[in-house]
Formats: sequence, structure tokens, C-alpha cells
Amino acid sequence: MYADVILPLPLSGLFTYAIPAEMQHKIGRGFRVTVPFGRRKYYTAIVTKIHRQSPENFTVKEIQSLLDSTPVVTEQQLELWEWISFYYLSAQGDVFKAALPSPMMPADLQPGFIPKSETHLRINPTLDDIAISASIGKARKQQLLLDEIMWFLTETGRESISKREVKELTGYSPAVLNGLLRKEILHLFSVGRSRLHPKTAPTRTPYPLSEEQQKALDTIQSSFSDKQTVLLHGATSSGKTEIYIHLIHQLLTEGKQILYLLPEIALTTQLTQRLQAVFGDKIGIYHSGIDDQERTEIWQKMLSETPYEIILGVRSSLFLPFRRLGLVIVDEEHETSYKQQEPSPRYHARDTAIMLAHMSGAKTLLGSATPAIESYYNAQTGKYGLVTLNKRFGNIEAPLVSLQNTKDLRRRKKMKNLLAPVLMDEINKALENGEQAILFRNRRGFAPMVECKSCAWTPKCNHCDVTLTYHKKANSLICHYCNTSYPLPSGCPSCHEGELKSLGTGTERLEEEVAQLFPDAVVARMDSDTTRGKDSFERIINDFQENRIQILVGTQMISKGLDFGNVRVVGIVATDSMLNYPDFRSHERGFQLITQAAGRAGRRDKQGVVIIQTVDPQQPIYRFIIRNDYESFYQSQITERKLFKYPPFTRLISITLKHKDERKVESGAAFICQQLRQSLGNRVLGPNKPIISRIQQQHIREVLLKIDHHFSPSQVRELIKTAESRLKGNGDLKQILLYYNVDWV
Ligand SMILES: Nc1ncnc2c1ncn2[C@@H]1O[C@H](COP(=O)(O)OP(=O)(O)OP(=O)(O)O)[C@@H](O)[C@H]1O
Ligand SMILES: [Zn+2]
Repeated sequence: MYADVILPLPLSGLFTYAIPAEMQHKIGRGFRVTVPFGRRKYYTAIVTKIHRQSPENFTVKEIQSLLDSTPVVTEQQLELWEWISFYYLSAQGDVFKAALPSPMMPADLQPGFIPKSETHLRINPTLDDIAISASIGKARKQQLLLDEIMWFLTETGRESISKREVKELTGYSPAVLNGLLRKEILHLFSVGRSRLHPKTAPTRTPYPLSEEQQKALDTIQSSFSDKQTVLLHGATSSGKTEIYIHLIHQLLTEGKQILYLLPEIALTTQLTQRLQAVFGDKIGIYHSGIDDQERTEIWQKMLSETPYEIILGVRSSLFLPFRRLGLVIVDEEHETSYKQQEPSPRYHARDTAIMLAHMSGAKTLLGSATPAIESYYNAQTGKYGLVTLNKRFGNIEAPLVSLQNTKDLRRRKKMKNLLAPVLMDEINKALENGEQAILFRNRRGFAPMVECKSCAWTPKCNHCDVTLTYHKKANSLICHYCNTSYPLPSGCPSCHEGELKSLGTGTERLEEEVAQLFPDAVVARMDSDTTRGKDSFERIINDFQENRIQILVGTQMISKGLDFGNVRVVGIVATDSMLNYPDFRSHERGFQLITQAAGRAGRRDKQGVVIIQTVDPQQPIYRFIIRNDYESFYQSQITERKLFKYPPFTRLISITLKHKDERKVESGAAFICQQLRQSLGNRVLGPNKPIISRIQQQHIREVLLKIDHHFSPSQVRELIKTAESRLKGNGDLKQILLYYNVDWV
């Protein structure tokens, strides 16, 4: 008998191995095996098929060992993997690697799962009291410690005490304990211990819903009777999360599991607190910030008889084994961080979640104050149900948004620093009232650019076509594409005359300046530079929540989903580069980002104030934002999308080609275009030289396919795969790396 397996390698197709006789009755689909492959000794692979067809043309190797006695990947998961690999044009091995926590796939160079253990002590059962006291003799300190241990065991009713616990006893000293061990009065042994969080009990029941919330919940439930997916379009702070909580509560009574997806780890902290208050330890948290070994235990728990009933996590959590999935909630469904960009599989977690729900007979609820144009279109055309919630919870008015023309203010010498006078005033007022402010800037680091004052030389990355960002605290120049860091030169290395000056503002400079402007306030920054540490999100969020920080400066990380009660002012410092970025989605993103950031203000008691600083206040998008008019904004966008054949009217597939040799990558891209044009004609755009055309020494070209609904995903897949194999058959071009990004965002 033979087994087809998926290897954790970026290779297309399955690999066949012979099953040793003694394994034949124990193996099946979804089991892990170790197999020899290539030069490395062994890999962990997943069995997808058992059959009797002996492979031709090569000698089959044998499976080395079987790791499981029951499948660790369910039938449904394997189906989902197949769909991802098919739809997103990614190798099955890439999907496998993305899905399983790495300790579940031990290999030569990769350790496996290590159960967590703890050292315990127990009293030697072969000794009676007389033997013990004879052995202790006159060692008074040993007797005292032993008495304390015995007292502990009686009190707790346990057989053993952990080493950690012994250290807390008053009579403890290492010498005394060693004495008891040497005399074999005490024995050491090791006990397995779960990494999962211990029991936490709920502290409250769900809040009663307002009338509007209840109506929205009822409509969601009735929509589910004929739609598999429903979009909840609810204003910021309208209380969507509380609606989710009621819905979850309902599903739990039906014995169903719920997957609650968030776009970013930064959002899990607050949501964990909110959900745990109601659901206690029914919730498992799953994201890349959680240690791999613990993730393995969560996976095992999901396979057990007592799985988590609720999983809260980011995109990778849709790979967990669910058995009774009833509902997937995709919160902030518009977020582009739901799309995995690197590495393959480049899947969209929202769309994959809808597929997962479909395969499980579950429902999907998408929620956002600023839905993705595609999702709103699906709701408009009846593919999804649509439920709208316009009002903020507690009937608080939507924040008052106003624009400040910084170009004009500068000309009139009114900009004394990075903040417009009106914004300064509002922050001062808020601080006087004991309220808080959030300042948003979509650029991290101190200054996005450094320039020589005399010759205008600017430092660039050696590996990428990118100007370097100055980071002051690290005192270095950093490439935001490959992360290489360079020391800051003391003078211009080009003309040797000029001094270097830094241009522009990142969050680090904004934080520094704001701290000087408001010396009595505590100012903190939240961006990817300040949130590297394990608990750093939690610390900043808790400090802000509890008013230990008055002004929070940050990137898009602070712009959405967070719920702070005391924020009066939100300042959006420079939005122009974002809106002028040459991409058909730049206005959609701008609208979402600004509306979401604005939504952090005035969430309790009274209306908030939002000030947007721009050099171009005439941009029509601001009118939609100020009037909080998603509907008209959507209309303007969908008209453009239709006219220029963008999603949802087409599917975009981007093909990226990379090679060290620019000439080669150029001819490779031309070759691919020419191949695809034979059947796809003018649906093929390119090749294009991207704005950043070299990253990590690799030259890059891009081809974009705009596929209308004449072509099915499988037809397009076929055409692309044919073009790829022709390119790989061309001796000169076969080294070119090809990457596909389906539903490119
Ligand atoms: N029924 C309710 N009873 C008491 N408090 C509520 C209720 N509904 C919402 N709230 C409170 O109102 C605030 C806003 O609600 P929530 O965070 O759920 O809004 P949201 O719609 O998810 O907002 P966003 O899209 O901005 O994340 C929260 O502090 C929440 O606890
Ligand atoms: Zn670089």
C-alpha cells in the first residue's frame, strides 16, 4: 500500500511513499508521518490518500515512522487546504506550513513538541515515620522543613509539592533540601503541565442591548435564514461588539463553536478582556504572538473532547480544527491586513473564512463601520445580507470632524510646530478636563528622509531601491523594506562638505515634539517599533485605558477597533501622501483609515472632536468623511471601479517576477505577458516596473491580470500554470522566481 503525502515545502503536488506492513492498519488521511526526502534525512508530512497504485518511473521510499494514533488534521481542514492551494495558486506544502504550528512538524533541523514539565517532590513511600526520624537524627533544620512539607500536603490534600512551592516555605534553604534528598527521604520526579491558561470564571452576563442593537441582532438572525453571509454595517462605537457577544451567547446554547477573527494582534488585548468577562475560559486566543508550543497545545485541545468553544484570533486561527463550527465573525472586515502578503499562501482571511464557514455549514458575520467596497457590493446585490446600525451607542453624536489647511497656515506663519493651532487648543482643553487625545501619523520612525544640505544626496538601501528612514532612538537609518540598519554618517559621504538634515515627520518625531509641547502630559507611542516585546501592546493599551497616558501617538495600529472611554480629541497629522498614492484603492483606504481613526473620539458621555491636517482640503473624499456619508462615498467608488474594470467587477491577479539580473527579469516578464495575451488579450497589463523595483538585491517586474467573469478560476489557473511551465522550460529564464497574488489588494 502507498500513501500520498503533503511535504512542508514550496513544491506543487503530492509525494508517494510505501507504507511498511506493520503500519498499514494504523494509518489514514490526516495522520502525520516522517518521510525521507532529498538531502535532508526526514520531514514531517501529512497523509492525504492511501492507495494501491504503485508509482511508475521511480523507486518509492518507505515511510519512516507514524506520529499519530488518530488524525491531527481533519477531513474538513484538508478540503480547506485544497481550496486555498487551488484558488490562491499556492503550493499545498505552503498551506500545510502556514496551517500547523511548527512543533507539530519536527524535522532534522526543527525540534518538535516539548511537553512542559515541572519538578515535584514527594515523600519516599517505602519509609515509615520511625525510619524517617532515624534518618533525620539531630538535623533540626531538616526536620522543620519536612514538617512544613507534610503540613502543606495535608492542607492541600496532594501527594506532592512542586519545587517552586517548596522554595516559598520558611524553612527552605538549598542545603537543607539537598540533605533530605541525599537521605532519600524526599524523591524528585517530573510532572507534565499545561501551558494553557488556567480556569477563569466569567464576571458578568452580556449587557442588555439597546433598542437599535436588538433590532440589528434580530435582523442578522433572520437574514441568516436565507443568507450564508451577512454584513453588519455599524457606525464606529455603535456597539457591534456587544451584538457579537449576544450572538455568541446564543450559539453556545446550541452547542456550536465560534471563530472570532480580528485583523491584527494589537486588537486582541482589549477584545480578550471584553470576551473573557462574559465567557471566561471558553475562549482560546490564537495568533503569532503566542508561543509555538502553546499553539500546539491549543491545536491538541481543539481535537480533544473538550475543545475551546470560542477562538479569538488573527488570520492564522482559521486553520485550527473546528468540529462544530456555527459562526465566524470577521470584525473590521475591510482591513487589508486580512490579506496575507508574504510568504505564500497569499490568502485573504475574510474570503477564506467565508469558504470555511460554507464547508462547515456555518454562517459568517462581517462587521465594519467602513465596509470594503467589494463586501458592500455583495450586500447591495443580495449575495450577502445587509444590516445597518447608524447611531452610536448611548445616542452620542458622531465626532465633529474639521479640516485644517496646513499649507495655508504655514504661508500665514501660523504653524509654529507640527500641530495646527486649533488642534493645539483642543488638546489643551481636553487635558484641562482630564481627557485624552490620540494623534495619528501613518509613518513610523523619526524622519522618512535624510538629505545633504549642500548637494541633496540622500542615503538609500544597498539592497533595495528605497530611501532610508531615520530612527533617532536607534540612531540609525533603516530600510523599511528589508529592515537593514545603517549607522548615520556624520557628514555627507558624497560631497564631504554638507551637513545632513532630516526631512518629514514620522511617529517618533511627532512623539518627541508633542512631549515638548505638552510638558505636563504623559505622551506615549504605539507603532511597530514600540510593540516588539511580548506584552508591549497590553502595557500601552492598559496604561492609556487607565489614564496613565494622556496623549497617544501612533500609526494605523491605533486607528481602529480600540475602545477607550476618555478620548476627546483625535488629530490626524498629514494624510496627503496616503491619498495621493497611485493605487485604485487609495481613496477607499484613506476613507476607512480616517473614519476609523476619527471613530476613536467621543465614545462615552459626549461628542468627540477630530481634526484632519492636510495640504489639499479640496479632495472630494473629505466631504464624505466630514458628513460621515459612507453611502455616497461607496457610490463614487463603485462607479469608478466599473468604469475602469476593477474589483468587484474583475478579479485581480498580480504576478511578480524576481531575479538578480535585471535583463533576465525583463525578458521573463515579457515572455509571460506574451504567453498570457494569447488567450487573455488586453486583460493582461504590463510588464510594469514597480515604484520600488529592487528589494534585497532582486530586480522586480510585475504583471497584472484583470479577469472578468468570462473566465472561471480554474480556467485562469490553467492558463497561468501553462505559461509558468513554458517559462521554466526556457533554459535562460528558468531561474526566475514567480509569485502569484490572487485577489491582490
Ligand atoms: N448594550 C450596551 N450596554 C452597555 N454598554 C454598551 C452597550 N453597547 C455598547 N456599549 C459600549 O459602547 C462602547 C462602544 O461599543 P463597541 O466597542 O461595541 O462599538 P463598535 O461598534 O464595536 O465600535 P468600533 O467599530 O469603533 O470598534 C463600548 O464601550 C461598549 O462597551
Ligand atoms: Zn533594504
